[in-house]
Amino acid sequence: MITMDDIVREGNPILTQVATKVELPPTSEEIDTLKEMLMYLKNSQDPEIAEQYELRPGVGLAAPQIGISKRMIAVHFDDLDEKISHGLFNPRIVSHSVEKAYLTSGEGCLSVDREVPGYVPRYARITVKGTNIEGEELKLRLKGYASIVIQHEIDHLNGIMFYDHINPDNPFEKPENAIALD
Ligand SMILES: OCN(O)CCCc1ccccc1
Ligand code: NI
Repeated sequence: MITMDDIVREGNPILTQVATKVELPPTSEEIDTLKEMLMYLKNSQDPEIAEQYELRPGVGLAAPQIGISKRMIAVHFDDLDEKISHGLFNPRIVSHSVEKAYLTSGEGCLSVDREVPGYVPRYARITVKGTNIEGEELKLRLKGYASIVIQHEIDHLNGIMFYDHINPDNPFEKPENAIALD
């Protein structure tokens, strides 16, 4: 199982590299890895398991964060009234709103062992295409928190960290044309 020992921390160059596309169909090893990434998220959200294995809770994980520079992400969380749980190969944003959105609480990252305060402006709504664990091509139309999380994960595949989006001069400046998400 994946634990915090497997999570690569900032300073490791893999986190600032562009990850490689996964050749389709994915190998059984790539499928197992994606399943393990999803399992990490579920384990990290289970208070007993998280405490037992000292897991930091996470709602998303990108393969570079476990030292694998491949375009694979997992997301798992409850958003409003729906459960979001996906393992995706080669996720890509195919369209997005002009309007932006940001979490008023800012963002964090399993690969960043420090608080980095500030608003992280992202697209408010995105359409994402990718291939799931079963090998099916899927298209997701996302808004709100789900849209934010997926963008955070896809950024990892392009070597971008959440704090790269924070305004260095005024981290809490209200991004223009943006929705504040509490
Ligand atoms: O890359 C995933 N990860 O570092 C875990 C935190 C994910 C995350 C946290 C806040 C807002 C969006 C996404
Ligand atoms: Ni992250």
